[in-house]
Amino acid sequence: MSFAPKTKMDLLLDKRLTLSWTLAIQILLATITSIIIYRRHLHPLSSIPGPPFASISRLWHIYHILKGDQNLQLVSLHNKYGHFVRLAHNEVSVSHPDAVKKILGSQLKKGPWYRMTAIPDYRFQSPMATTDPKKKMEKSKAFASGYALTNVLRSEPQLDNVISLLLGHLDGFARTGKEVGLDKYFTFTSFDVAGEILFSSQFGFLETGTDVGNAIANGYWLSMYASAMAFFYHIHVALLGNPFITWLNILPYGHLFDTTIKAMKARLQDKRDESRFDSVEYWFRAMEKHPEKIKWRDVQAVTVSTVGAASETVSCALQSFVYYMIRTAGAWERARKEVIELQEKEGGREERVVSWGQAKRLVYLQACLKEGLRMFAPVPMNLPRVVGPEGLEIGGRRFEKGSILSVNSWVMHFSDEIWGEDAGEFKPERWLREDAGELDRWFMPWGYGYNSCPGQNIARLELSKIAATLVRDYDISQVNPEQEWKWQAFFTVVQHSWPCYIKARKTTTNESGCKVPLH
Ligand code: HEM
Repeated sequence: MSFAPKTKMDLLLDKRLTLSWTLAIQILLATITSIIIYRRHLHPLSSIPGPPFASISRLWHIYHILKGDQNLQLVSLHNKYGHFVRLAHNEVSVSHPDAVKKILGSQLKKGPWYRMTAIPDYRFQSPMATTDPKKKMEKSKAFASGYALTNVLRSEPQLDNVISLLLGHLDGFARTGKEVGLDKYFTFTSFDVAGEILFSSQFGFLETGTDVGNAIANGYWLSMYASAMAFFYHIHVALLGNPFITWLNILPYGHLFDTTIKAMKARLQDKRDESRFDSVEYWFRAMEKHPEKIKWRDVQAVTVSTVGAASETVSCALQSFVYYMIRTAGAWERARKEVIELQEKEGGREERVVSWGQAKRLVYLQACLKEGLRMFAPVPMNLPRVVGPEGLEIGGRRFEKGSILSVNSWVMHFSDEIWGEDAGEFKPERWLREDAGELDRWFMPWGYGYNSCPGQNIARLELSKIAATLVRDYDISQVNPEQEWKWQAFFTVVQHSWPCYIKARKTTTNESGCKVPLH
Protein backbone atom coordinates (compact mmCIF):
# COMPACT_ATOMS: atom_id res chain seq x y z
CA MET A 1 0.00 0.00 0.00
CA SER A 2 1.45 3.37 -0.92
CA PHE A 3 1.13 6.49 1.22
CA ALA A 4 2.29 8.98 -1.40
CA PRO A 5 1.40 12.63 -0.63
CA LYS A 6 -1.80 13.86 -2.29
CA THR A 7 -1.36 15.66 -5.56
CA LYS A 8 -3.13 18.92 -6.38
CA MET A 9 -5.56 16.93 -8.49
CA ASP A 10 -6.37 14.63 -5.54
CA LEU A 11 -7.00 17.60 -3.29
CA LEU A 12 -9.26 19.16 -5.90
CA LEU A 13 -11.23 15.94 -6.22
CA ASP A 14 -11.53 15.67 -2.41
CA LYS A 15 -12.83 19.20 -2.26
CA ARG A 16 -15.36 18.53 -4.99
CA LEU A 17 -16.50 15.39 -3.23
CA THR A 18 -16.95 17.26 0.07
CA LEU A 19 -18.84 19.98 -1.74
CA SER A 20 -21.15 17.54 -3.52
CA TRP A 21 -21.88 15.77 -0.22
CA THR A 22 -22.66 19.08 1.43
CA LEU A 23 -24.88 20.02 -1.49
CA ALA A 24 -26.68 16.66 -1.39
CA ILE A 25 -27.35 17.03 2.34
CA GLN A 26 -28.56 20.61 1.84
CA ILE A 27 -30.90 19.51 -0.96
CA LEU A 28 -32.19 16.67 1.20
CA LEU A 29 -32.81 18.96 4.17
CA ALA A 30 -34.51 21.54 1.94
CA THR A 31 -36.74 18.83 0.44
CA ILE A 32 -37.68 17.46 3.87
CA THR A 33 -38.38 20.97 5.17
CA SER A 34 -40.56 21.76 2.15
CA ILE A 35 -42.50 18.52 2.59
CA ILE A 36 -43.00 19.26 6.29
CA ILE A 37 -44.13 22.84 5.61
CA TYR A 38 -46.43 21.69 2.81
CA ARG A 39 -48.02 18.89 4.82
CA ARG A 40 -48.37 20.95 7.98
CA HIS A 41 -49.62 24.23 6.52
CA LEU A 42 -50.60 23.93 2.87
CA HIS A 43 -52.01 20.42 2.43
CA PRO A 44 -55.81 20.23 1.89
CA LEU A 45 -56.06 18.36 5.23
CA SER A 46 -53.89 20.85 7.14
CA SER A 47 -56.84 22.38 8.99
CA ILE A 48 -57.76 19.03 10.58
CA PRO A 49 -56.48 18.79 14.17
CA GLY A 50 -54.36 15.96 15.49
CA PRO A 51 -50.93 15.16 16.91
CA PRO A 52 -48.39 17.50 15.20
CA PHE A 53 -46.13 14.60 14.21
CA ALA A 54 -49.07 12.78 12.58
CA SER A 55 -49.68 15.75 10.31
CA ILE A 56 -46.29 15.37 8.67
CA SER A 57 -45.87 11.63 8.36
CA ARG A 58 -47.33 8.17 8.89
CA LEU A 59 -44.74 7.45 11.58
CA TRP A 60 -46.90 8.59 14.49
CA HIS A 61 -49.51 6.00 13.50
CA ILE A 62 -46.91 3.29 12.94
CA TYR A 63 -45.42 3.98 16.37
CA HIS A 64 -48.80 3.35 18.04
CA ILE A 65 -49.49 0.30 15.91
CA LEU A 66 -46.20 -1.21 17.05
CA LYS A 67 -46.91 -0.20 20.63
CA GLY A 68 -50.25 -1.97 20.32
CA ASP A 69 -52.43 0.94 21.50
CA GLN A 70 -53.58 2.56 18.24
CA ASN A 71 -57.26 2.01 19.13
CA LEU A 72 -57.11 3.71 22.54
CA GLN A 73 -54.99 6.55 21.17
CA LEU A 74 -57.62 7.22 18.54
CA VAL A 75 -60.45 7.11 21.09
CA SER A 76 -58.72 9.69 23.27
CA LEU A 77 -57.76 11.90 20.31
CA HIS A 78 -61.38 12.00 19.15
CA ASN A 79 -62.44 12.88 22.70
CA LYS A 80 -59.97 15.75 22.57
CA TYR A 81 -60.44 17.03 19.01
CA GLY A 82 -63.95 15.94 18.02
CA HIS A 83 -65.22 14.26 14.85
CA PHE A 84 -62.09 14.66 12.74
CA VAL A 85 -58.53 13.68 13.63
CA ARG A 86 -55.58 13.80 11.25
CA LEU A 87 -54.12 10.37 11.75
CA ALA A 88 -51.39 10.77 9.14
CA HIS A 89 -50.44 13.42 6.60
CA ASN A 90 -52.88 11.91 4.10
CA GLU A 91 -55.55 10.30 6.33
CA VAL A 92 -58.34 11.60 8.54
CA SER A 93 -60.06 9.44 11.12
CA VAL A 94 -63.76 10.34 11.27
CA SER A 95 -66.14 9.71 14.17
CA HIS A 96 -69.12 11.75 13.04
CA PRO A 97 -72.36 9.71 13.42
CA ASP A 98 -72.71 9.78 9.60
CA ALA A 99 -69.23 8.30 9.11
CA VAL A 100 -70.26 4.66 9.02
CA LYS A 101 -72.90 5.20 6.37
CA LYS A 102 -71.18 7.88 4.29
CA ILE A 103 -67.68 6.42 4.29
CA LEU A 104 -68.02 2.66 4.72
CA GLY A 105 -71.59 2.37 3.46
CA SER A 106 -70.76 4.06 0.15
CA GLN A 107 -68.82 2.56 -2.71
CA LEU A 108 -65.60 4.45 -2.20
CA LYS A 109 -62.38 2.73 -3.19
CA LYS A 110 -60.59 1.01 -0.33
CA GLY A 111 -57.36 2.55 0.96
CA PRO A 112 -54.07 1.18 -0.45
CA TRP A 113 -53.46 -0.42 2.97
CA TYR A 114 -55.67 -3.38 1.95
CA ARG A 115 -53.15 -4.56 -0.69
CA MET A 116 -51.13 -6.02 2.14
CA THR A 117 -53.77 -8.68 2.68
CA ALA A 118 -52.65 -10.56 -0.42
CA ILE A 119 -51.15 -13.58 1.34
CA PRO A 120 -48.56 -15.06 0.91
CA ASP A 121 -47.57 -12.71 -1.93
CA TYR A 122 -48.96 -10.14 -4.33
CA ARG A 123 -50.17 -12.77 -6.81
CA PHE A 124 -52.86 -13.92 -4.37
CA GLN A 125 -55.43 -11.20 -4.96
CA SER A 126 -58.27 -12.07 -2.59
CA PRO A 127 -61.39 -9.86 -2.49
CA MET A 128 -59.93 -8.27 0.64
CA ALA A 129 -56.76 -7.24 -1.17
CA THR A 130 -58.73 -5.83 -4.12
CA THR A 131 -59.23 -2.10 -3.62
CA ASP A 132 -61.50 -1.30 -6.56
CA PRO A 133 -65.09 -1.63 -5.29
CA LYS A 134 -66.55 -3.08 -8.49
CA LYS A 135 -63.85 -5.71 -8.89
CA LYS A 136 -63.97 -6.51 -5.18
CA MET A 137 -67.75 -6.99 -5.21
CA GLU A 138 -67.59 -9.17 -8.32
CA LYS A 139 -64.98 -11.40 -6.68
CA SER A 140 -66.86 -11.55 -3.39
CA LYS A 141 -70.05 -12.54 -5.18
CA ALA A 142 -68.30 -15.50 -6.75
CA PHE A 143 -67.29 -16.76 -3.31
CA ALA A 144 -70.42 -15.86 -1.34
CA SER A 145 -71.92 -19.38 -1.31
CA GLY A 146 -68.99 -20.67 0.77
CA TYR A 147 -69.92 -18.30 3.60
CA ALA A 148 -73.73 -18.65 3.40
CA LEU A 149 -75.15 -19.76 6.74
CA THR A 150 -77.54 -22.31 5.21
CA ASN A 151 -74.59 -23.95 3.48
CA VAL A 152 -72.27 -23.80 6.46
CA LEU A 153 -74.94 -25.35 8.67
CA ARG A 154 -74.35 -28.62 6.82
CA SER A 155 -71.13 -28.74 8.84
CA GLU A 156 -72.77 -28.27 12.25
CA PRO A 157 -72.02 -31.85 13.41
CA GLN A 158 -68.34 -31.39 12.51
CA LEU A 159 -68.33 -28.03 14.26
CA ASP A 160 -69.71 -29.81 17.35
CA ASN A 161 -66.84 -32.28 17.16
CA VAL A 162 -64.29 -29.46 17.26
CA ILE A 163 -66.10 -27.72 20.13
CA SER A 164 -66.18 -31.05 22.01
CA LEU A 165 -62.40 -31.17 21.78
CA LEU A 166 -62.28 -27.73 23.42
CA LEU A 167 -64.67 -28.89 26.14
CA GLY A 168 -62.50 -31.98 26.69
CA HIS A 169 -59.57 -29.69 27.50
CA LEU A 170 -61.73 -27.54 29.79
CA ASP A 171 -62.95 -30.65 31.60
CA GLY A 172 -59.32 -31.61 32.13
CA PHE A 173 -58.63 -28.24 33.79
CA ALA A 174 -61.83 -28.59 35.83
CA ARG A 175 -60.68 -32.00 37.06
CA THR A 176 -57.19 -30.94 38.06
CA GLY A 177 -58.15 -27.50 39.36
CA LYS A 178 -55.18 -26.03 37.44
CA GLU A 179 -55.43 -22.55 35.98
CA VAL A 180 -56.23 -22.27 32.29
CA GLY A 181 -55.26 -19.66 29.70
CA LEU A 182 -58.52 -19.39 27.78
CA ASP A 183 -56.83 -17.21 25.15
CA LYS A 184 -54.78 -20.19 24.03
CA TYR A 185 -57.64 -22.71 23.88
CA PHE A 186 -60.06 -20.29 22.23
CA THR A 187 -57.48 -19.51 19.55
CA PHE A 188 -56.81 -23.24 19.00
CA THR A 189 -60.56 -23.70 18.63
CA SER A 190 -61.15 -20.86 16.20
CA PHE A 191 -58.33 -22.06 13.92
CA ASP A 192 -59.51 -25.67 14.00
CA VAL A 193 -63.11 -24.62 13.36
CA ALA A 194 -61.93 -22.55 10.38
CA GLY A 195 -60.10 -25.57 8.93
CA GLU A 196 -63.10 -27.82 9.49
CA ILE A 197 -65.65 -25.45 7.96
CA LEU A 198 -63.49 -24.36 5.06
CA PHE A 199 -61.87 -27.61 3.93
CA SER A 200 -62.93 -30.39 6.32
CA SER A 201 -59.53 -30.63 7.93
CA GLN A 202 -58.34 -29.30 11.27
CA PHE A 203 -54.91 -27.85 11.94
CA GLY A 204 -54.49 -30.15 14.93
CA PHE A 205 -54.17 -27.49 17.63
CA LEU A 206 -56.91 -28.93 19.81
CA GLU A 207 -56.07 -32.54 19.08
CA THR A 208 -52.49 -32.08 20.23
CA GLY A 209 -53.23 -29.32 22.73
CA THR A 210 -50.23 -27.43 21.34
CA ASP A 211 -49.44 -24.55 19.03
CA VAL A 212 -48.35 -26.80 16.16
CA GLY A 213 -45.27 -25.41 14.43
CA ASN A 214 -45.51 -22.29 16.62
CA ALA A 215 -47.91 -20.97 14.01
CA ILE A 216 -50.07 -18.99 16.42
CA ALA A 217 -47.15 -17.50 18.35
CA ASN A 218 -45.60 -16.42 15.05
CA GLY A 219 -48.94 -14.92 14.06
CA TYR A 220 -48.40 -12.29 16.76
CA TRP A 221 -45.29 -10.97 15.01
CA LEU A 222 -46.85 -11.35 11.62
CA SER A 223 -49.87 -9.31 12.67
CA MET A 224 -47.57 -6.60 14.00
CA TYR A 225 -45.48 -6.65 10.82
CA ALA A 226 -48.49 -6.66 8.50
CA SER A 227 -50.33 -3.83 10.21
CA ALA A 228 -47.29 -1.55 10.02
CA MET A 229 -45.81 -2.64 6.68
CA ALA A 230 -49.20 -2.27 4.97
CA PHE A 231 -48.27 1.42 4.68
CA PHE A 232 -45.02 0.54 2.93
CA TYR A 233 -46.45 -2.04 0.58
CA HIS A 234 -43.71 -1.89 -2.05
CA ILE A 235 -41.01 -2.49 0.54
CA HIS A 236 -43.05 -5.44 1.81
CA VAL A 237 -43.25 -6.87 -1.70
CA ALA A 238 -39.50 -6.48 -2.10
CA LEU A 239 -38.80 -8.09 1.28
CA LEU A 240 -41.35 -10.83 1.89
CA GLY A 241 -44.48 -10.56 -0.22
CA ASN A 242 -42.99 -11.97 -3.41
CA PRO A 243 -43.08 -15.32 -5.22
CA PHE A 244 -39.44 -16.11 -4.41
CA ILE A 245 -40.08 -15.99 -0.65
CA THR A 246 -43.26 -18.00 -1.14
CA TRP A 247 -41.25 -20.60 -3.05
CA LEU A 248 -38.60 -20.71 -0.30
CA ASN A 249 -41.45 -21.37 2.16
CA ILE A 250 -39.68 -19.62 5.01
CA LEU A 251 -42.49 -17.40 6.19
CA PRO A 252 -43.40 -17.97 9.83
CA TYR A 253 -47.02 -18.94 9.17
CA GLY A 254 -45.75 -22.05 7.37
CA HIS A 255 -47.90 -24.59 9.19
CA LEU A 256 -51.16 -22.73 8.58
CA PHE A 257 -50.38 -22.07 4.93
CA ASP A 258 -49.01 -25.56 4.28
CA THR A 259 -51.96 -27.31 5.93
CA THR A 260 -54.42 -25.16 4.01
CA ILE A 261 -52.78 -25.66 0.63
CA LYS A 262 -52.14 -29.36 1.26
CA ALA A 263 -55.78 -29.97 2.18
CA MET A 264 -56.95 -28.13 -0.91
CA LYS A 265 -54.56 -29.92 -3.25
CA ALA A 266 -55.59 -33.29 -1.87
CA ARG A 267 -59.18 -32.35 -2.52
CA LEU A 268 -58.49 -31.34 -6.09
CA GLN A 269 -56.66 -34.56 -6.80
CA ASP A 270 -58.41 -37.63 -5.55
CA LYS A 271 -60.12 -37.14 -2.23
CA ARG A 272 -62.94 -34.97 -3.43
CA ASP A 273 -65.64 -37.62 -3.41
CA GLU A 274 -65.09 -38.43 0.24
CA SER A 275 -65.43 -34.82 1.30
CA ARG A 276 -68.56 -33.14 2.44
CA PHE A 277 -69.96 -29.90 1.16
CA ASP A 278 -67.66 -27.45 2.86
CA SER A 279 -66.75 -23.90 1.74
CA VAL A 280 -63.95 -25.02 -0.56
CA GLU A 281 -66.30 -27.42 -2.32
CA TYR A 282 -68.58 -24.50 -3.20
CA TRP A 283 -65.58 -22.57 -4.46
CA PHE A 284 -64.28 -25.46 -6.56
CA ARG A 285 -67.68 -25.74 -8.19
CA ALA A 286 -67.73 -22.00 -8.88
CA MET A 287 -64.26 -22.38 -10.44
CA GLU A 288 -65.49 -25.17 -12.71
CA LYS A 289 -68.55 -23.19 -13.69
CA HIS A 290 -66.73 -19.92 -14.39
CA PRO A 291 -63.14 -20.88 -15.26
CA GLU A 292 -62.69 -17.52 -16.97
CA LYS A 293 -63.51 -15.66 -13.74
CA ILE A 294 -62.22 -17.88 -10.94
CA LYS A 295 -58.81 -19.51 -11.08
CA TRP A 296 -57.14 -22.00 -8.78
CA ARG A 297 -55.01 -19.18 -7.36
CA ASP A 298 -58.16 -17.16 -6.54
CA VAL A 299 -59.53 -20.09 -4.55
CA GLN A 300 -56.20 -20.45 -2.75
CA ALA A 301 -56.12 -16.70 -2.03
CA VAL A 302 -59.62 -16.67 -0.61
CA THR A 303 -59.09 -19.77 1.50
CA VAL A 304 -55.81 -18.56 2.99
CA SER A 305 -57.17 -15.09 3.71
CA THR A 306 -60.29 -16.59 5.27
CA VAL A 307 -58.21 -18.76 7.61
CA GLY A 308 -56.47 -15.56 8.74
CA ALA A 309 -59.70 -13.57 9.03
CA ALA A 310 -61.68 -16.28 10.81
CA SER A 311 -59.40 -17.18 13.66
CA GLU A 312 -58.04 -14.57 16.03
CA THR A 313 -61.17 -12.48 15.53
CA VAL A 314 -63.37 -15.26 16.90
CA SER A 315 -60.95 -15.98 19.74
CA CYS A 316 -61.02 -12.30 20.66
CA ALA A 317 -64.82 -12.19 20.65
CA LEU A 318 -65.09 -15.33 22.77
CA GLN A 319 -62.60 -14.03 25.29
CA SER A 320 -64.43 -10.75 25.44
CA PHE A 321 -67.70 -12.55 26.12
CA VAL A 322 -66.27 -14.59 29.01
CA TYR A 323 -64.20 -11.74 30.48
CA TYR A 324 -67.02 -9.22 30.69
CA MET A 325 -69.62 -11.78 31.73
CA ILE A 326 -67.65 -13.06 34.70
CA ARG A 327 -66.84 -9.49 35.77
CA THR A 328 -70.48 -8.37 35.61
CA ALA A 329 -72.55 -9.37 38.61
CA GLY A 330 -75.33 -11.82 37.76
CA ALA A 331 -74.70 -11.90 33.98
CA TRP A 332 -73.33 -15.46 33.72
CA GLU A 333 -76.14 -16.87 35.89
CA ARG A 334 -78.80 -14.98 33.92
CA ALA A 335 -77.47 -16.35 30.63
CA ARG A 336 -77.34 -19.86 32.12
CA LYS A 337 -80.93 -19.63 33.33
CA GLU A 338 -82.00 -18.63 29.84
CA VAL A 339 -80.36 -21.70 28.22
CA ILE A 340 -81.65 -24.08 30.85
CA GLU A 341 -85.21 -22.75 30.70
CA LEU A 342 -85.26 -23.14 26.93
CA GLN A 343 -83.85 -26.66 27.11
CA GLU A 344 -86.27 -27.68 29.85
CA LYS A 345 -89.06 -26.82 27.44
CA GLU A 346 -87.55 -28.19 24.24
CA GLY A 347 -84.94 -30.74 25.31
CA GLY A 348 -81.28 -30.67 24.33
CA ARG A 349 -79.77 -30.68 27.82
CA GLU A 350 -77.96 -33.93 27.09
CA GLU A 351 -76.36 -32.59 23.90
CA ARG A 352 -72.66 -31.97 24.41
CA VAL A 353 -72.90 -28.67 22.48
CA VAL A 354 -75.96 -26.39 22.38
CA SER A 355 -77.48 -26.39 18.88
CA TRP A 356 -77.55 -23.31 16.67
CA GLY A 357 -81.33 -23.69 16.45
CA GLN A 358 -81.53 -22.95 20.18
CA ALA A 359 -78.49 -20.72 20.70
CA LYS A 360 -79.66 -18.16 18.16
CA ARG A 361 -82.94 -17.72 20.09
CA LEU A 362 -81.31 -16.93 23.43
CA VAL A 363 -82.11 -13.25 23.49
CA TYR A 364 -80.04 -12.28 26.52
CA LEU A 365 -77.05 -14.38 25.48
CA GLN A 366 -77.12 -12.81 22.03
CA ALA A 367 -77.22 -9.34 23.61
CA CYS A 368 -74.18 -10.27 25.74
CA LEU A 369 -72.23 -11.48 22.70
CA LYS A 370 -73.07 -8.30 20.85
CA GLU A 371 -72.07 -6.13 23.78
CA GLY A 372 -68.78 -8.04 24.06
CA LEU A 373 -68.11 -7.23 20.40
CA ARG A 374 -68.94 -3.58 21.00
CA MET A 375 -66.65 -3.29 24.01
CA PHE A 376 -63.78 -5.11 22.37
CA ALA A 377 -64.07 -5.09 18.58
CA PRO A 378 -61.56 -7.66 17.28
CA VAL A 379 -60.40 -5.49 14.35
CA PRO A 380 -58.89 -2.35 15.94
CA MET A 381 -57.48 -0.68 12.82
CA ASN A 382 -59.05 2.23 11.00
CA LEU A 383 -60.87 1.05 7.87
CA PRO A 384 -59.73 3.47 5.14
CA ARG A 385 -61.59 4.60 2.01
CA VAL A 386 -60.45 7.05 -0.68
CA VAL A 387 -62.68 10.00 -1.60
CA GLY A 388 -63.75 9.86 -5.26
CA PRO A 389 -63.73 12.60 -7.94
CA GLU A 390 -66.99 14.16 -6.72
CA GLY A 391 -65.57 14.81 -3.23
CA LEU A 392 -67.44 14.04 0.01
CA GLU A 393 -69.19 16.17 2.57
CA ILE A 394 -69.57 14.97 6.10
CA GLY A 395 -70.39 16.81 9.32
CA GLY A 396 -70.26 20.16 7.50
CA ARG A 397 -66.76 19.52 6.14
CA ARG A 398 -65.84 18.90 2.55
CA PHE A 399 -63.10 16.48 1.53
CA GLU A 400 -61.62 16.55 -1.94
CA LYS A 401 -60.73 13.73 -4.30
CA GLY A 402 -57.94 11.49 -3.05
CA SER A 403 -58.33 12.21 0.68
CA ILE A 404 -58.22 9.05 2.75
CA LEU A 405 -61.04 8.95 5.31
CA SER A 406 -61.19 6.13 7.79
CA VAL A 407 -63.50 4.85 10.49
CA ASN A 408 -62.42 2.95 13.58
CA SER A 409 -64.81 0.57 15.34
CA TRP A 410 -63.32 1.35 18.77
CA VAL A 411 -63.82 5.06 18.24
CA MET A 412 -67.41 4.57 17.08
CA HIS A 413 -68.21 2.06 19.84
CA PHE A 414 -66.92 4.33 22.61
CA SER A 415 -68.62 7.50 21.42
CA ASP A 416 -70.69 9.04 24.24
CA GLU A 417 -72.56 10.99 21.60
CA ILE A 418 -73.91 7.73 20.15
CA TRP A 419 -74.12 5.33 23.10
CA GLY A 420 -74.56 7.74 26.00
CA GLU A 421 -72.41 8.32 29.05
CA ASP A 422 -72.20 4.60 29.78
CA ALA A 423 -70.49 3.91 26.41
CA GLY A 424 -67.47 2.50 28.23
CA GLU A 425 -69.49 0.02 30.31
CA PHE A 426 -70.50 -3.54 29.48
CA LYS A 427 -74.29 -3.36 29.51
CA PRO A 428 -75.98 -6.08 27.44
CA GLU A 429 -79.35 -4.57 28.39
CA ARG A 430 -78.79 -1.74 25.92
CA TRP A 431 -79.48 -4.29 23.17
CA LEU A 432 -82.79 -5.27 24.75
CA ARG A 433 -84.23 -1.75 24.73
CA GLU A 434 -86.81 -0.69 22.20
CA ASP A 435 -84.39 1.60 20.38
CA ALA A 436 -81.77 -1.14 19.96
CA GLY A 437 -82.40 -1.28 16.21
CA GLU A 438 -81.21 2.33 15.97
CA LEU A 439 -77.93 1.43 17.66
CA ASP A 440 -77.16 -1.09 14.92
CA ARG A 441 -76.36 1.86 12.66
CA TRP A 442 -73.14 2.42 14.59
CA PHE A 443 -72.34 -1.14 15.58
CA MET A 444 -69.51 -2.07 13.26
CA PRO A 445 -67.32 -4.93 14.57
CA TRP A 446 -67.80 -6.56 11.15
CA GLY A 447 -66.97 -3.40 9.25
CA TYR A 448 -69.82 -2.05 7.18
CA GLY A 449 -70.99 -1.86 3.58
CA TYR A 450 -69.62 -3.65 0.55
CA ASN A 451 -66.47 -4.68 2.36
CA SER A 452 -68.04 -5.93 5.56
CA CYS A 453 -67.06 -9.32 6.94
CA PRO A 454 -68.48 -12.12 4.76
CA GLY A 455 -67.94 -14.62 7.59
CA GLN A 456 -70.08 -12.86 10.18
CA ASN A 457 -72.80 -15.49 10.11
CA ILE A 458 -70.25 -18.23 10.57
CA ALA A 459 -68.74 -16.28 13.45
CA ARG A 460 -72.17 -15.84 15.08
CA LEU A 461 -72.84 -19.55 14.68
CA GLU A 462 -69.56 -20.48 16.33
CA LEU A 463 -69.75 -17.87 19.07
CA SER A 464 -73.37 -18.59 19.97
CA LYS A 465 -72.89 -22.34 20.27
CA ILE A 466 -69.70 -22.09 22.33
CA ALA A 467 -70.98 -19.28 24.58
CA ALA A 468 -74.30 -21.05 25.28
CA THR A 469 -72.49 -24.30 26.11
CA LEU A 470 -69.98 -22.56 28.38
CA VAL A 471 -72.57 -20.73 30.46
CA ARG A 472 -74.70 -23.85 30.73
CA ASP A 473 -71.96 -26.28 31.76
CA TYR A 474 -69.16 -24.33 33.45
CA ASP A 475 -68.36 -21.77 36.09
CA ILE A 476 -65.36 -19.64 35.26
CA SER A 477 -63.51 -17.22 37.50
CA GLN A 478 -60.28 -15.30 37.13
CA VAL A 479 -57.38 -16.49 39.26
CA ASN A 480 -57.06 -12.87 40.30
CA PRO A 481 -60.47 -11.21 39.74
CA GLU A 482 -58.92 -7.74 40.13
CA GLN A 483 -56.43 -8.27 37.34
CA GLU A 484 -57.15 -6.82 33.91
CA TRP A 485 -56.20 -8.75 30.82
CA LYS A 486 -53.40 -7.69 28.50
CA TRP A 487 -53.61 -7.18 24.78
CA GLN A 488 -51.98 -5.52 21.80
CA ALA A 489 -53.95 -3.98 18.97
CA PHE A 490 -52.23 -4.80 15.69
CA PHE A 491 -54.17 -6.11 12.69
CA THR A 492 -56.49 -7.82 15.10
CA VAL A 493 -56.45 -7.46 18.86
CA VAL A 494 -55.89 -10.60 20.86
CA GLN A 495 -56.02 -10.68 24.59
CA HIS A 496 -53.81 -12.74 26.87
CA SER A 497 -52.55 -13.12 30.44
CA TRP A 498 -55.82 -13.44 32.36
CA PRO A 499 -55.60 -16.97 33.80
CA CYS A 500 -58.84 -18.54 34.99
CA TYR A 501 -60.12 -21.40 37.08
CA ILE A 502 -62.86 -23.50 35.61
CA LYS A 503 -65.46 -25.74 37.24
CA ALA A 504 -67.66 -28.19 35.37
CA ARG A 505 -71.29 -28.00 36.49
CA LYS A 506 -72.40 -31.39 35.27
CA THR A 507 -70.48 -33.89 37.36
CA THR A 508 -70.66 -37.55 38.10
CA THR A 509 -68.84 -39.82 40.57
CA ASN A 510 -66.02 -41.94 39.13
CA GLU A 511 -64.88 -45.38 40.25
CA SER A 512 -62.72 -43.87 42.96
CA GLY A 513 -65.66 -41.97 44.38
CA CYS A 514 -64.47 -38.57 43.09
CA LYS A 515 -66.71 -36.02 41.40
CA VAL A 516 -65.57 -35.61 37.77
CA PRO A 517 -67.09 -33.79 34.77
CA LEU A 518 -69.93 -35.81 33.27
CA HIS A 519 -68.72 -35.90 29.68
C1 HEM B 1 -65.96 -12.18 15.71
C2 HEM B 1 -65.45 -12.55 14.58
C3 HEM B 1 -65.15 -11.67 13.40
C4 HEM B 1 -65.06 -10.31 13.31
C5 HEM B 1 -65.26 -9.30 14.41
C6 HEM B 1 -64.73 -10.00 11.94
C7 HEM B 1 -64.54 -8.71 11.45
C8 HEM B 1 -64.12 -8.42 10.18
C9 HEM B 1 -63.80 -7.09 9.70
C10 HEM B 1 -63.89 -5.81 10.51
C11 HEM B 1 -63.39 -7.22 8.43
C12 HEM B 1 -62.84 -6.11 7.53
C13 HEM B 1 -63.90 -5.16 7.04
C14 HEM B 1 -63.29 -4.03 6.25
O1 HEM B 1 -62.11 -4.03 5.98
O2 HEM B 1 -64.00 -3.12 5.87
C15 HEM B 1 -63.45 -8.62 8.08
C16 HEM B 1 -63.11 -9.14 6.87
C17 HEM B 1 -63.19 -10.48 6.57
N1 HEM B 1 -63.67 -11.49 7.35
FE1 HEM B 1 -64.29 -11.30 9.24
N2 HEM B 1 -64.64 -11.16 11.24
C18 HEM B 1 -64.89 -12.21 12.09
C19 HEM B 1 -64.93 -13.54 11.77
C20 HEM B 1 -64.82 -14.05 10.51
C21 HEM B 1 -65.04 -15.42 10.14
C22 HEM B 1 -65.48 -16.54 11.10
C23 HEM B 1 -64.78 -15.52 8.81
C24 HEM B 1 -64.87 -16.70 7.88
C25 HEM B 1 -65.28 -17.89 8.15
C26 HEM B 1 -64.38 -14.21 8.35
C27 HEM B 1 -64.00 -13.91 7.07
C28 HEM B 1 -63.61 -12.66 6.65
C29 HEM B 1 -63.05 -12.41 5.33
C30 HEM B 1 -62.83 -13.43 4.23
C31 HEM B 1 -62.79 -11.04 5.27
C32 HEM B 1 -62.24 -10.27 4.09
C33 HEM B 1 -63.46 -9.75 3.39
C34 HEM B 1 -63.27 -9.15 2.08
O3 HEM B 1 -62.68 -8.09 1.97
O4 HEM B 1 -63.76 -9.75 1.13
N3 HEM B 1 -64.43 -13.34 9.40
N4 HEM B 1 -63.92 -9.32 9.17
